[in-house]
Amino acid sequence: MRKISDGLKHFEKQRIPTEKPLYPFVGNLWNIWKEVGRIPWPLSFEGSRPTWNIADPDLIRDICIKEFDHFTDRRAFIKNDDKVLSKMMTTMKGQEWKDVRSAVSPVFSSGKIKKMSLLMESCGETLVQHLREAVDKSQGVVDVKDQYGAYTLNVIATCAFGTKLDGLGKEDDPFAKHARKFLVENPAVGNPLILIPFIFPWMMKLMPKILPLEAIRFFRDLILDIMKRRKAEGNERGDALDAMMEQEEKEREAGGEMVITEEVIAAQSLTFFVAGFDTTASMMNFLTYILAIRPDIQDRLYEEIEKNVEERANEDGIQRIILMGLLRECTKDCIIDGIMEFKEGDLIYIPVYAVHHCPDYYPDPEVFDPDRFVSPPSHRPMSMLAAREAGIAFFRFSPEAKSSIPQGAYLPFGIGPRSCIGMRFALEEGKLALCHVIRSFRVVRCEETPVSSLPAPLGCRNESLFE
Ligand code: HEM
Repeated sequence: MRKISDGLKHFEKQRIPTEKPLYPFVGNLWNIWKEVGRIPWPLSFEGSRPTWNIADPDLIRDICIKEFDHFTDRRAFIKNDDKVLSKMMTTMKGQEWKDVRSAVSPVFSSGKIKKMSLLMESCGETLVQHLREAVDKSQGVVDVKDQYGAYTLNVIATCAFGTKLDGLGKEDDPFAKHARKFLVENPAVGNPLILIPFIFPWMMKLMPKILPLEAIRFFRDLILDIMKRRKAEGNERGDALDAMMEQEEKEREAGGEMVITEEVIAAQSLTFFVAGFDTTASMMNFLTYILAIRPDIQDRLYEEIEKNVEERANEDGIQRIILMGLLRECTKDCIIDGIMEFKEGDLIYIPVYAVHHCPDYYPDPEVFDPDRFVSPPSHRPMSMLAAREAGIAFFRFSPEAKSSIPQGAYLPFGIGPRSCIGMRFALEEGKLALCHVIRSFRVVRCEETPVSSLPAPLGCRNESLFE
């Protein structure tokens, strides 16, 4: 890894504008933590590690796709030898990550998602029922984020842990209680102290001590127990756990070294929990907020859903963690564009919020304009499944938008081989719930509806990369 002084000399020589380390040991970490939407200088220091802040879509594509072999990893937050925690996909590195990722990918194939969609369906119905109760109790003023949190928790319990949350919303339900400990009351979440190991890397060893180990053990034991029961009883539910157990079985039959072991399966269920709970709930929360402040768009969405729902289909039935940016770690020295010299150990930070607010790709970036992405609505009658596709359309590029928004400037789920493995799952989960909610309720702004408080990005281009 390069030293600060070598890094500074090198970047000065290349005339790359560099935010000099502001404080000894800390580098520019505090500013990065404080100013979420800010595009830092092209080069800054996380503790003593050089960090490239890349906002140019072509460079983002080079790093995440073209030169992926040189940037396969994310940086570690904790050093952990625990059999389960060390196998979580989000933090795994190198070949071990590649093996697990490719073994787990079939879990999210469209066939498997379709099966899981049926399980999500009943969670959607529970969501509507809970919303109705909450609306009745509070004369219509409801914090939907809590309701969506309960919904995504229910979906993960159902699809990743193979268990139904009957006591959803009850304080003493063991699954919900441990989930709260792990996801919400976790001292590692939203705490600036998490930055300390970046300054003193040896402290990473101490980080597991602040994790809610009791909750982690609860989930690991739960998943191991459910797997044992399913193996004994031969039960199948069509969920992600079944799909992972199917992979395990295939590997066992093929002989050779096993990638998908019981521990790896338990670790991925935990990963889906962490990666899929707040992200999906926040997406739904944000969309509901937009629909409340833009009744015209809500009307359009409602009409589109209603128009396309066929009777036949009806019979079938139908925080805290903000992903501020993408992270990569340079794993092999390389030179990009003939001039940018990345060294093993350099960190890469891609400020997604700022890129998504760049007027070059998103004119009037603060305006919510689904037509940036959406194809003109089709007038063909559709089945309920296809109606959900109408929901998908909200996340799809129209042919015109595709050509004007570069690949590296659209990053809600990241890009390249390390992008979000649960994207299709999350979209299905979100669309399904929103279809239910929009068909059952009219969402309106109330006094309690907050006004957006995220800072406008101060700049969003790396055009000043070279003076
Ligand atoms: C709206 C909801 C979601 C959003 C916005 C989201 C976004 C992201 C982003 C930005 C990344 C990093 C990608 C990169 O570094 O290029 C990521 C990674 C990941 N996500 Fe999601 N995610 C969502 C839901 C989910 C769900 C539901 C699951 C699982 C069921 C999931 C599982 C994962 C995993 C396992 C990774 C790590 C992939 C790897 O390292 O190979 N995500 N997600």
